[in-house]
This record gives sequence, structure tokens and C-alpha cells, in this order.
Amino acid sequence: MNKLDICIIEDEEILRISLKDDLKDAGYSVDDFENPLQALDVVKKKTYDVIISDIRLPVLSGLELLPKLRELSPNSFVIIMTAYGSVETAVEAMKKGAYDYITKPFDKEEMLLLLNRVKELKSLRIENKEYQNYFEDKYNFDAFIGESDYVKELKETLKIISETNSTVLIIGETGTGKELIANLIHYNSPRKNKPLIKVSCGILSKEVIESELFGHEKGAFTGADKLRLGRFEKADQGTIYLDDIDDVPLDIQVKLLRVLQEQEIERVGSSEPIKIDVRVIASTKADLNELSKSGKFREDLYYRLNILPVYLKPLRERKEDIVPLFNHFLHQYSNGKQYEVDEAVYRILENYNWPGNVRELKNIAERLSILCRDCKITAAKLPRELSFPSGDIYLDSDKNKPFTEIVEELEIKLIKNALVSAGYNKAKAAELLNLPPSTLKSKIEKYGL
Ligand SMILES: Nc1ncnc2c1ncn2[C@@H]1O[C@H](COP(=O)(O)OP(=O)(O)OP(=O)(O)O)[C@@H](O)[C@H]1O
Repeated sequence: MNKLDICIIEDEEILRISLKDDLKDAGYSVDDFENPLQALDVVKKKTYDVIISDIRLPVLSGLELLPKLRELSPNSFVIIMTAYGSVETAVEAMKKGAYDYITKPFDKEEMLLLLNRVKELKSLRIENKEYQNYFEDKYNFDAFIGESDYVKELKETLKIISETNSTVLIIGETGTGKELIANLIHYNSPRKNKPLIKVSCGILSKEVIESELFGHEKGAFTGADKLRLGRFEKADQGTIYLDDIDDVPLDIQVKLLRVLQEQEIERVGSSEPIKIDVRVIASTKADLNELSKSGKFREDLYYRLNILPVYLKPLRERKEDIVPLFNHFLHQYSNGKQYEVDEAVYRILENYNWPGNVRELKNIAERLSILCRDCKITAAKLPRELSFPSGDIYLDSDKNKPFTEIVEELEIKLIKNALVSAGYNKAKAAELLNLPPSTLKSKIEKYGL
């Protein structure tokens, strides 16, 4: 990384040779050309980090050469050498894509300083690219796990949505994957190299949300000791993800509507509109249509947001995704270990209603990966509320029923649950219920199960 491959194009022999020697002494690898056409031939086959070219050359001037170099080697840094007094030509060269210029005569140190800057920039570019690749890998569509037809179709829709610039509204209960979807859309969109800025509208207080979103001028309010850019300005050219938009206060909703309509914001404390180019992805856990009917959400904003709605089903309504998701998370937390999972575990997971959706499933996989040191995941190791969800046992009890009957109903439910969870293996079911197998057997006979 420290070494740069450099190409010098200069027809003045003395300058060319002395520059080449200086750069070689400084540890760089250098090729030199008197004729620009010869240089072009080599650039076709070899990539240089830096091309240092004179502007006045025989056959082809530096200005004519530049577009050809940019085309053949777009990632090379081009430095133009120009005579004193022709700075305007150098500026012209920079407009055409040269990285910088140096005025002749220059001393060795000046050139080495310039090359040091190139080195820094080059390593920044590499870091940036690695960062970018990381996000592209992390957020390709395969990262969205699920085998239900619903998820397969959803992914196809998301691919189409990603290519557009339109506003997206993601609707789904907590933990269903709304934020993951926002990431997928952004990192697969033409804006992927620009920022994705996230705003959790639900946790920002009414007082701070406006300046968070739109920024503020110095002195706009007590404590505003300097100008601050808002999240919309930070997301310029990129995407903003407004999580829990249903929690945004009504007076801020008016301003959001304006941003969406006009693509411009006003910082708090200023009435000067600032043009922005931001794609908006919003998410909501509540039905915005219902909220707008009851006056809690502006109807016009709802319509403006609801251009590309994406509805994320709760996990309990796409049971085929539960096992693949569980295995995926278990693998993620496994540290290379292989787990043996009892069939009964899968059945219990599929029967549970997952109020916390995928997040809850992910947490359980993490917990099991830590607790199951023997790498065997059995039903007995699952949290009890999964096998015996509280709440549903009283649901159909009616007030006129005698207590003994309610208790019997409850027993029947618990036994049925345990049998399903244990794959109808009575010994395992007894273990789940913490009952002696003989007691379970007599109860099964009593209730004719
Ligand atoms: N289909 C999926 N495949 C892989 N991981 C998923 C999937 N759905 C959700 N997750 C993971 O589950 C966790 C919760 O998802 P996420 O934060 O996107 O949900 P959310 O709907 O935005 O939640 P909230 O409304 O509470 O903010 C995250 O770690 C996310 O990566």
C-alpha cells in the first residue's frame, strides 16, 4: 500500500530522468515515457497509481491526453506538470479530471509531498471501498431469511423498489424486520454509496425532533450555540429512514409533508429554504389509515408516504419462516459449533405466537447457543413460555363454568400442548410437564386424549 506505481510522461529528457531518479530514490516504482502515444499503449495493459504528465507534449498535448488516460485508467491519480504562467491550462486539466498540478520548476520535496497526499487518499479510497463492500455483502437480498412464498414474493418486490427513487412506507409489528428492509432497499439502490441516515422518531422528544430532522441556526433557541445540520441535510443524495413515523407529533407532520412535496427544508431559526435530494423510507407499527381517520395522523402525509407500501407479516402468519430463521440465527451465534436440534423444538417454535416476532426468535437462538454447552437443543431447554404460553388457557373459559371443569380444561390444554411439543412421545411430554410418566398416562386415559 505504501508503494506507488508511477508513470512519468515528459519529453524534456533532463527533467524526466532526474524526476525518475528522485522518485526511485524515494522508493517508488517508476516507468518513464518521452512519447505520450507510447505511454498510452502501456497504460492499456498496466495500471499506474499515479501518472505525472507534462502539459506540452509532442503529438498529443497533455489536455488531449487526459481524457484518454481517464478512460483507460479511471482510478489513477493524474498530476499535470505545467510551466510557470500557464496555470489556467492546469485548471482546465483539473476540470477534465486531473488530480492536481505542479508548476515547473519544482523541487523534489514539493513532488514528494504531493505523492504523500496521493498515498493517503488512495488508502482512504481502499477503506471506503472495503466499508462499502461490507455493507453490500451484509445487505444483499439473501440476508433476508425466509422460505415462505410470502417472503419470496416480498424479496422480488423489494428488488424492484430498490431501483426506484420513490418514498416507501414499511408497515409491520415490532421486530418483523422493518429496519432490515430499509437497509436492503438503500444498499441495493443507486444511492448505496451515499449516506443512509436513521431517525428513531419514537424515542425523540417532541422538543428535539424538529431540530434533529431539520437542523438549526446558531442562536435559534437557548443552547443553540452553533449551527447544526439536521438529519435530512446529512442524508442529502442518500436515504433517510424514519422509524416509527406514527409517533411524530402533528405539527412536525406538516413540515415533513412539505419536505416530501418540495424536497426542501428550513433549519429551525431560519426561513431560508435549502434544497435537498433525499429518498424517504418510513416505518410504522400502527395502521396510519386508521390513525388518520381518528385525526392522530395527517391524512395528506399518509397519502404522500403511502406510495410504495410494504406490509411485513407477523412471524406467526408465516410459520414456514420460523425454522429457517431459527437455524440461521443459531448458526450465526454458533462460533463454528454444530448443534443437534430435536424435532420437538421446531414444533414448539412453530406453535408459538411470537409477539416480539423475529427479534424474539433471534434472542432465543442466542440464549440457547450460550446455554446449550453440549450442543444439544431439546424442548426442555426452551423457555417455558414457549411450550406453555400464558394467557391463552383462560380465553375460552366462561363465567358460569364450575371451577373443577375449568381446571380440567386447563389440564387438557397443557397435556395437548406438551404432546404436540414432544412429537407425541409420552415420556418426553411427561418430562416437559414435570409429571411422572404414570400420572400422565392415567390423565391421557381419563380425558381420552
Ligand atoms: N427475515 C429476516 N432475516 C434475517 N434477519 C431478520 C429478518 N427479519 C428480522 N431480522 C433480524 O431481526 C432483528 C429485528 O429486526 P428489525 O430491527 O429490522 O425489526 P423492526 O421491525 O425494525 O423492529 P422495531 O419496529 O422494533 O424497530 C434484527 O436483528 C434483524 O436483522
